[in-house]
Amino acid sequence: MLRIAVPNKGSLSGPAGEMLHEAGYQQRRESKELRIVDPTNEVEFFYLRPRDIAIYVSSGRLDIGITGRDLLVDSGADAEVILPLGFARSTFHFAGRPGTANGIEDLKGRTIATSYEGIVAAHLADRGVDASVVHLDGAVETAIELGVAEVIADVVETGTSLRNAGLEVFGEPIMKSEAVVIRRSGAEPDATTEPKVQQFLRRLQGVLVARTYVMMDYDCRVEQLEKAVALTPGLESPTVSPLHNEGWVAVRAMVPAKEAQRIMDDLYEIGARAILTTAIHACRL
Ligand SMILES: Nc1ncnc2c1ncn2[C@@H]1O[C@H](COP(=O)(O)OP(=O)(O)OP(=O)(O)O)[C@@H](O)[C@H]1O
Ligand SMILES: O=P(O)(O)OC[C@H]1O[C@H](OP(=O)(O)OP(=O)(O)O)[C@H](O)[C@@H]1O
Ligand SMILES: [Mg+2]
Repeated sequence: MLRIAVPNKGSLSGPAGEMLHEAGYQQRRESKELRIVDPTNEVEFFYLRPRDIAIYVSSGRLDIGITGRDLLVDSGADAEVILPLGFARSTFHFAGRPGTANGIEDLKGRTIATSYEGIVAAHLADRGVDASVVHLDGAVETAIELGVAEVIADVVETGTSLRNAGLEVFGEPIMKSEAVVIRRSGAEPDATTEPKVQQFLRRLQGVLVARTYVMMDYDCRVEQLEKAVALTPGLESPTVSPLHNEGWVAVRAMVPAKEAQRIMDDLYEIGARAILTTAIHACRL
């Protein structure tokens, strides 16, 4: 049975559960459940605090886990990213009241509040800056107004939380993060669980592809086929089938969803007709 850690709360929890559900895994019915078995897929899910997941996985007690790249780095646990998942994207920044500092070089002797002490301490040490770090559990934006720190280091997504607190980022971004699948670093693949791990990764990759691509179908004249195929090269190569009307073919290819409208316009321009896009629900590449 494969043992997988899944975030039980916070920004990662909802999207991780949705992705696992889309990938065909059973998920918990209510948020208080801490552990469920999916017997069909021979997987056991452990719902843990996102911050603790890298620690469980690096201990070898759980095979893999879903967490944030920033939480993995912050924990210092011996685990590595095996698949980025593209949700809970954020950037980790220093911030303060306007004019507080222009960059990390101005932080010598200052007090910095953060929930990510590991990332901040390592970043300061790498650059030889001696500053004090105060650990807070969350809502760190308020630490400045309440005089606990002059500077904060925190996750920024839309920037709304900073703006609401009258703060702005300064200096280079400290790191970029997103949800990731992790496993213990340098572990010898276990012969019994490895096929299940690979199947799990293929399923999640299938969900990612199904979310980012659409299927496009259209008809075009044989003379236009090369131009059309250049616009819709597909993943391997498009399927081309003859139509009953001589001189016409039907073409089918996967295209990135974000580019679908532009590609439809371009295909129309070169004479393609009956251009359709349909959603992909699941795939295995
Ligand atoms: N507003 C946000 N937008 C996108 N990602 C975010 C946001 N806030 C946190 N994250 C990401 O979510 C992960 C943190 O999840 P975690 O559950 O620990 O914190 P949270 O979502 O802030 O919840 P809480 O602090 O209430 O426990 C990190 O990887 C972080 O980068
Ligand atoms: O740039 P934004 O879109 O505003 O998102 C960033 C905010 O979201 C998270 O806070 P959360 O709501 O999880 O509260 P927390 O600070 O208590 O963790 C994070 O800690 C920031 O405060
Ligand atoms: Mg938070």
